[in-house]
Amino acid sequence: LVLQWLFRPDPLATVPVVGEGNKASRRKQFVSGQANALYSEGYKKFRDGLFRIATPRSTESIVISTKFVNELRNLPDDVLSFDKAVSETMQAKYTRLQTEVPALAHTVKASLTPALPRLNASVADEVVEAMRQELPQTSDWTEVNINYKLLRIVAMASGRVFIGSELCRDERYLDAAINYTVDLVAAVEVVSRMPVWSRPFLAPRCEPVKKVHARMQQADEFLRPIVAARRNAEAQASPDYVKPDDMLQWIMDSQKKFGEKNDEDLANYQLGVSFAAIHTTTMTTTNAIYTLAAMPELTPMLREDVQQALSASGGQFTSLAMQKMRKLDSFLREILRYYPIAATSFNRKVLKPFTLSNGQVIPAGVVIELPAGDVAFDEDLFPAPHVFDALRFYKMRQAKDQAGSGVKAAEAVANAQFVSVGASSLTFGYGRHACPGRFFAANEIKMIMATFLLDYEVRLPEGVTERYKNLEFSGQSVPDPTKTILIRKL
Ligand code: HEM
Repeated sequence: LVLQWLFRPDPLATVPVVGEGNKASRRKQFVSGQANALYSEGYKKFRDGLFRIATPRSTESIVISTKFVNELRNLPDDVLSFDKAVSETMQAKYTRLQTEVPALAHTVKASLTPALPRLNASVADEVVEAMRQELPQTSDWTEVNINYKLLRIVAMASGRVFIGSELCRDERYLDAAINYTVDLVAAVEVVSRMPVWSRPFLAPRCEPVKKVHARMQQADEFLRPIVAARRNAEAQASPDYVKPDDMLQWIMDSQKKFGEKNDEDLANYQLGVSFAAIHTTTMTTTNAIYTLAAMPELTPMLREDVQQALSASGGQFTSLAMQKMRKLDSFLREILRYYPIAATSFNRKVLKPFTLSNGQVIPAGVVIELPAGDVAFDEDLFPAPHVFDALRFYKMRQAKDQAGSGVKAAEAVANAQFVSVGASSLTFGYGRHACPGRFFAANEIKMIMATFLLDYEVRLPEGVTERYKNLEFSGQSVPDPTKTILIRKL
């Protein structure tokens, strides 16, 4: 039996590998700065098939061509698990990130997205107020660390919807919403660098992991009295009590569907939604503003687009007005394409073996990924992919308008919007777990960008001649958070 087990056929034996040496040394290459280059090498060589890559996870990852997306999409959660993949990536065993929380995605889909037309005005108010508070109000050019400022602006505007107007500017909420993710990512980095066998001993004892646990405790202590007050007010059934219209309340109200939640769960959900929403939205907006600073010629065109859309709505950020900002939408979609925040998406842990249509068996235990970053630079999909073309997707949508109906036209438009999800638009993932918060993110980013375009001018500091390069590590690519730009109020 031992011999049989040792010599059992490996279904992945024919799948090519990227990187040099055995799994441990390939993992080392991955964590020491070569991850993005390894993914790109794999995509160039095996674009239409599959390749193996050693990541910090204990098992190898299989990167699969987007040719197979339709068959992958149809596989159920007990074959391909989103939660288990996130749990491995985020070292949840040690960081205690809760991943199996269907209530979160459900609340975003069922309560937040349909409420957007109702919530737009209050989110826009918060955006304007947060920008007034955080950005310089002078017509002199002033140097700002825009990434830091945007973190606070996004946390406040998102907080208005997540936790309500009274608390979204509370420094304790802002600290948790912003820094939980920072601490979590730092802990994940440290644990990922530990040899797999040593993690059970070393990880719980290392400072970054302890810091994440302490932060979870703080969030619980902050939220407990708020939840208790809401429960009390509801129990008293006073006719004057108006139930808050925010995510915390929607989750509290969904208890019947998802089972009783204790206060600690609710605090974890708040941290979970901040983790999913705040840094992703901030990175996208920072990428946009760094690009605007380096390409000032885009400002008048985008400003006019925003002015036209808002003049039709009397200056209000209605859903329709934001849909009309088609050039801004195209610019932001190009930002997602040109600055992919991760080399891959649709990371799924394989729980049961399955066979692809080319006959390749994918065994249980591995993680599969789709090559989101390299697809975005594939010249068969995007002509002149290394050119940043702010109107690339605007032109695509116009071409569709002219072409009328038809499969090709439908495909073009399906891939041409900021919120698009498709085989060539993988920033928000794919299939049933594709980001449910992208509609909220799109509105929030448009509100911030539109207000910025109308009220401010931006440029790179003296002596800086190129857009800041993004920082790449472990398959991620983030705008450099240490850089500054110059802005002035109009
Ligand atoms: C530009 C901003 C954002 C980006 C780039 C982004 C990206 C992603 C990605 C790549 C996934 C995984 C999808 C997959 O693997 O198929 C995801 C999932 C998720 N996102 Fe976002 N996201 C953003 C904003 C938000 C916001 C604002 C919220 C909340 C309001 C949110 C809530 C979620 C949730 C709850 C999930 C898990 C979905 C599930 O469990 O099925 N995201 N996001």
